[in-house]
Amino acid sequence: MADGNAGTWCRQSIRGRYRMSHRLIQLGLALFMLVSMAVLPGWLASADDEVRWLLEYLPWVLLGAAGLVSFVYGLNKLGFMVLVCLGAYALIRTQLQVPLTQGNVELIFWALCLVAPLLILLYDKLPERWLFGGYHLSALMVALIPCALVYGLLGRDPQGSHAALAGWFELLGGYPAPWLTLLPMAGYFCACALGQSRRQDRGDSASLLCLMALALTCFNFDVAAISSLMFTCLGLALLLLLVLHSYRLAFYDLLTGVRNRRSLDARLKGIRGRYQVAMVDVDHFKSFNDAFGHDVGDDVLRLVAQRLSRVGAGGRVYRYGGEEFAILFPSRDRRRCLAALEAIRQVIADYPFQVRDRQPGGSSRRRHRTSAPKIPPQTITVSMGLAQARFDETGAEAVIRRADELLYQAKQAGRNCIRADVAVSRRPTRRRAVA
Ligand SMILES: Nc1nc2c(ncn2[C@@H]2O[C@H](COP(=O)(O)OP(=O)(O)OP(=O)(O)O)[C@@H](O)[C@H]2O)c(=O)[nH]1
Repeated sequence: MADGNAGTWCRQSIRGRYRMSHRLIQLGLALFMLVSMAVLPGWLASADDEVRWLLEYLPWVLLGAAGLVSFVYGLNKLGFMVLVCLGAYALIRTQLQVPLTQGNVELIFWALCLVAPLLILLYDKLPERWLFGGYHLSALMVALIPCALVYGLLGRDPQGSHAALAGWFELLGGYPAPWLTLLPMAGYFCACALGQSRRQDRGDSASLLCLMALALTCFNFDVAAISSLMFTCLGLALLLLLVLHSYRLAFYDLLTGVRNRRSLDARLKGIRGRYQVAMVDVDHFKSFNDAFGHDVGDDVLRLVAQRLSRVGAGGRVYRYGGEEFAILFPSRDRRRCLAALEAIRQVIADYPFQVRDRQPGGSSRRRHRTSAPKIPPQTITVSMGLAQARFDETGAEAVIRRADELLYQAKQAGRNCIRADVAVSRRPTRRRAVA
């Protein structure tokens, strides 16, 4: 691990994990849409009228729900993208259900192919502050202005515009293979993918899925009910992303990236057997916060969480609260758990933590690299208490309480050490603390 900046490294590592899992999910959903595109039209051709009718209305329900949940969760980027998709679907259902050669229908189709993906890209790229607070109106204008321009262009002289552009359409591929749109679409995909790889995923990076649904619809516009199919798939995919996002919010600690206390409580509810729980606390964390600021304190927590998650013996780490972590070992092998804890305690203590450029008190003003005295690497240590579930105990609360008491003993003993209760025999025994 590079010693240059532990905080940055840790954040990158946690972000990397999030991004990885989110990308895999997106890839899975993209595959789902491709497979649906290949399989469902054939199935729909022989389906009942009721099924077709249902499919026609499903995008409204699914995308409507996805949009609503996005705005409620404050995922405004995603919310606006869903609005664009709903607008595109409305346009298809109300204006494009006749042969494209009629009137200005073909022009509307081309406008859809070119403008809707562009809007998705714009919402993906817009700064967050535009989409939050009092900027909603500005964000809406982003969508309304190009739509009004297209509407004005088409409304002025539809026949004339169509006649003028018809030759171009033929030249450029024409309906139903508007390869002219292939280039911008590929550009939008690249721009969105690039943006996603740079920024931290917060569950709002669904632009590629929206683009994909639009692209598959536009390029297969002659396939029956293609828009209903693709927008239904998109609605399902977005709802699934939102469910996963809620899961992460509910069961993961956003600062450190490890599971949170709710997740531990849920895990402990059904647990049986001789599992073990270790409580871990960062030593003198308050003085660290006071000396270098809260942001550096956060970096310490990330570093500790990241190191603890590498614990052996099948241990799983949870942030219990503040600077305290819990590790749950499903194993009954006391010696193995102790060895794993000891190894991780040593790793943390040996790591030279380089403080970021921060002023005491949390100010983020940059130091002048040449004049400011360099802060020497800091040593972070943790104390631990390990308790094993007993046969005479019914709930996990007692095990956690005992692990906490042992942690307190470790603090009393000078910190940077582990205290564990004695290995449990079948008969209830009196607890003794050992080093
Ligand atoms: N930076 C940061 N600080 C936190 C967070 N949660 C709790 N804290 C701080 O953690 C500190 C906990 O300090 P104490 O409980 O006094 O313990 P300590 O200083 O670690 O001392 P010992 O446990 O006795 O070694 C408090 O100052 C809290 O403000 C957090 O998420 N980020």
